[in-house]
Amino acid sequence: MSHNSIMHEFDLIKQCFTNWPQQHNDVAVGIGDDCLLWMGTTPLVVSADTAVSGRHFPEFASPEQVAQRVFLPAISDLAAMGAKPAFFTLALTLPKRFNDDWVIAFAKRLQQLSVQTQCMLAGGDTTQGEQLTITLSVHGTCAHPLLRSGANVGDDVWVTGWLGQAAAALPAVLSRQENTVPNAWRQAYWQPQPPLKFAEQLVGIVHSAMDISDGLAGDAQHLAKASQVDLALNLNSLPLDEPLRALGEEGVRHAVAGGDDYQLLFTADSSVQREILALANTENVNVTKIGSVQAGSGSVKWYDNQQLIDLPWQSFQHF
Ligand SMILES: Nc1ncnc2c1ncn2[C@@H]1O[C@H](COP(=O)(O)OP(=O)(O)OP(=O)(O)O)[C@@H](O)[C@H]1O
Ligand SMILES: Cc1ncc(C[n+]2csc(CCOP(=O)(O)O)c2C)c(N)n1
Ligand SMILES: [Mg+2]
Repeated sequence: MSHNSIMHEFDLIKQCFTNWPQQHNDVAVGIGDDCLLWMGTTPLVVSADTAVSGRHFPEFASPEQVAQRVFLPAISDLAAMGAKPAFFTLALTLPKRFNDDWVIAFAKRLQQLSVQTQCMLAGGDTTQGEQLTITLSVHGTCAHPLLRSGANVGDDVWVTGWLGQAAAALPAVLSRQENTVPNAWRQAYWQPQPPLKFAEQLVGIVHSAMDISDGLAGDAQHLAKASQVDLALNLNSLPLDEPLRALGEEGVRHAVAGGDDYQLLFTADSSVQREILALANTENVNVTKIGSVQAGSGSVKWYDNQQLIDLPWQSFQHF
């Protein structure tokens, strides 16, 4: 059948989404029955993540770019728990104008990501609808998942990566002037790199973790609330790359409130600092200590070095 015509739904699913190379021993039945069948014995962590065209990626994104902007943020939630990716499901709502070629290209890139992260496509759903909408449910295994609620008073607060790059790229991406911003920013937007392997090895070493998706300010608040502690964070300690630092206050705003980082925020006793630095070094992950955990009831206190300040920015919110 020509790739320009829309194949029969089941033919398309068969061609694009079956027989992928990445499998999982504990998925006894994958695509093809009414449900997938998981026969594992280790605890599973599960997260559902929806991406909507125009909201999570631009309408003009290529199928490959859409695959990246959908899969990598979703998998970031597994890193947040210190889990090892196991399998995912894919719910696709496709507008009429998306032809077979689009789906084939999307599936090809998704398959590469599935292999890279060892996360099996084990089921899904394909429908037609007005707006391109993609929902992934990602599942990972972890004997002792990292929780938001585990922070202890006295812990150091850490983040991975370089904050604010994707947010800083967004205006240029949306105005189709990507070449005006550093390559690292474009990459951060189109291909976020959640530190999966590093996160898996934090289990048993750190006390709490989450990923930063809406922006550090808001996400740190979630962790503080869940742990019933305060976080004292220093604006001047945040990991900003050189071009972002050069933007001054705007750069800091991207790093604090921009979102789309898909990096980790975690807390750990100061006695494990060397272990964390060694792990980060082995896994080639940038880590930065940005503050400390204090007794409190769930707020984030921002400091400009010693000086307590009011943060003028809010993290990303859909509503
Ligand atoms: N519609 C919903 N029904 C049930 N639970 C929900 C719903 N939306 C969100 N939640 C739950 O609320 C909590 C926070 O959700 P949220 O989507 O903000 O997670 P997140 O990891 O902070 O962000 P991200 O969407 O970027 O992964 C999660 O435990 C999630 O399961
Ligand atoms: C085209 C486009 N791309 C990106 C953004 C920024 N953005 C969208 S959702 C989100 C937070 C995480 O989402 P969720 O909480 O739904 O997982 C952020 C920072 C935008 N406004 N427009
Ligand atoms: Mg998350």
